[in-house]
Amino acid sequence: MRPVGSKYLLEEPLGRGATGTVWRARQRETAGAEAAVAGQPGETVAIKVLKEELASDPDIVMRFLRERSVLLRLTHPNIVRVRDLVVEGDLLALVMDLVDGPDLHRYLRENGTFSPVAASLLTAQVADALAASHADGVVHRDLKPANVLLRQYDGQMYPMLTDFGIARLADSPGLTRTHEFVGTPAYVAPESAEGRPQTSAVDVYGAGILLYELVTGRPPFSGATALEVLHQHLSAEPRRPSTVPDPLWTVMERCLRKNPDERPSAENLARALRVVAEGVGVHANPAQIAAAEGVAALLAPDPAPAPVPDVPGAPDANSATQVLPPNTAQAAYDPNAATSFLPHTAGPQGAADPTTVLPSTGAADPTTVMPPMPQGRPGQYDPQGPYGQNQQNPQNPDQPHPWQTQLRAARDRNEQTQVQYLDPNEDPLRRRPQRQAARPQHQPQQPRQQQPQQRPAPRRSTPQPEQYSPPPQPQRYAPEPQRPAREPRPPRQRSANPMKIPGLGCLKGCLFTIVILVVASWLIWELTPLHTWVGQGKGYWDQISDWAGSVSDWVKNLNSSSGGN
Ligand SMILES: Nc1ncnc2c1ncn2[C@@H]1O[C@H](COP(=O)(O)OP(=O)(O)OP(=O)(O)O)[C@@H](O)[C@H]1O
Repeated sequence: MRPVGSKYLLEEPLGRGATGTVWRARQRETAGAEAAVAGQPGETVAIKVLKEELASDPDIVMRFLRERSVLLRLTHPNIVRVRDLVVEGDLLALVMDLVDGPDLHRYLRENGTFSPVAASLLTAQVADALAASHADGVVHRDLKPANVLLRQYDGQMYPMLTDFGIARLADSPGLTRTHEFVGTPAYVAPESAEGRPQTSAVDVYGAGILLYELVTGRPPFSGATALEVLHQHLSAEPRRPSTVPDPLWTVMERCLRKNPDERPSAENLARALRVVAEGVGVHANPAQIAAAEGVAALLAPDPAPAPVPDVPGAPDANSATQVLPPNTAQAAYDPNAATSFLPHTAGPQGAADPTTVLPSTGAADPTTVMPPMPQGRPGQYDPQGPYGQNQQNPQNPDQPHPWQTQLRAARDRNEQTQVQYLDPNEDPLRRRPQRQAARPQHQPQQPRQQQPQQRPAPRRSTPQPEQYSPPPQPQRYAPEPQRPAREPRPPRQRSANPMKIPGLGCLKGCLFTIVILVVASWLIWELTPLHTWVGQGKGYWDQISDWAGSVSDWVKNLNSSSGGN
């Protein structure tokens, strides 16, 4: 690592999740060669500052340093790019591209559900991102609408998957143990909930839930408590919504299989969803309809799914329940809560005794989901205890522990710099912003009926009229025009029709014109003597000249009668 803290200026919080707070920040100087993206002074970026609990955990710091290269090399048009990783004092932060657009959770809440075609095409792009990361051996493990940002470009919206590697970073023995999972209850795959080995198939399960939620507005499994939701993932079958066409349901149902080996690979999922989108629109031709009806054949599983690596140094599975506070399983459950660290519902302790396994900071409280870390807990960093600062490696008392060496090196290189703030009284790291609390430049939410053009295509139970051809991916990292420092951020705009329907406006105009012409013709026919003339077989000019003759006769008569007087 190298001194990068002074390169960025935190400006305002964009949102807060379980693992940290995301800030809008500005680049002050060009970053060094170690960063994946050097950036330009004045450029705006997003910085996720990891929570103190994470930053002070030596396992996580080690993992942060070790996974740096993985996070930095993960590039795809549908993945939010990590530009740099910052280690400074007790600060751990990821510098990312700033995505100008809402996250999918917020978008769904504000604009309602997607049509089957639009949902298929959006999820296909998410599946593209997953396929690329799985090919690189990286499993996301926390797919959910809040982790999909909608980037606006050229009047269209592109889903951008974010928080890659965060679940992996957080999956430390200090925070989770072998029979806990990292994830969001509504989106957790059965094998994760149960503590079985996980593979990239957990992301495909998450994509299935996402697809379901996009079309129906809610995930397939819900419950009053997180534990109830987990049990449903394990044993309940998803119910088919009436609005989902057959081919799309085939895809959803395969993604939501309990057995991970029966789920399609992310690559096949993306391909299948595009076939479905083509085949369920009203403009589909017979070949496209037939292809969509046969989509099951495209959903082959991944022959070699990417495994989720074991957590190194995790203590014995049986020890976990000894440190978790009891009796929190009935806490109110918010399906859209932030990522949680919850124990599994099965395994050595099983689901039979749910009240003894959930930490008190369960999913009911998205801002405090980290379980408390009791003294002496395995993997916990204790400055006074073993492996803490000024402590020695127990294997070799003359040598510092390996994590100390790495961390010290990183901090030494950062020593000469400091994170700079706009105003010392406004130290953003000391503030405790609420999720989405401050977006000063954001326009106030307008009533829905005032901006109907911003809604996605309404949900319908019949095949959709949209004929969507996947938009060409923009040149993702083309340099953007620089904004001067402190320039107010332009208001975010949502596209009225993210999946554009070519010619729709023209069609509406034509129909309107035809209606006007028909009504005008009818009025002329009814209100003028036209039909009489037509009945008498008289031409238009004949009738006009008759009228003109009558008028001139009348004028002559008038003149002659006044002359006689
Ligand atoms: N790269 C980015 N550009 C712009 N906004 C971002 C970016 N990353 C995150 N945000 C915003 O910050 C919010 C919080 O992000 P964060 O990842 O911490 O939330 P989360 O996904 O709900 O949390 P978690 O997954 O840790 O529970 C997001 O919902 C989004 O609005």
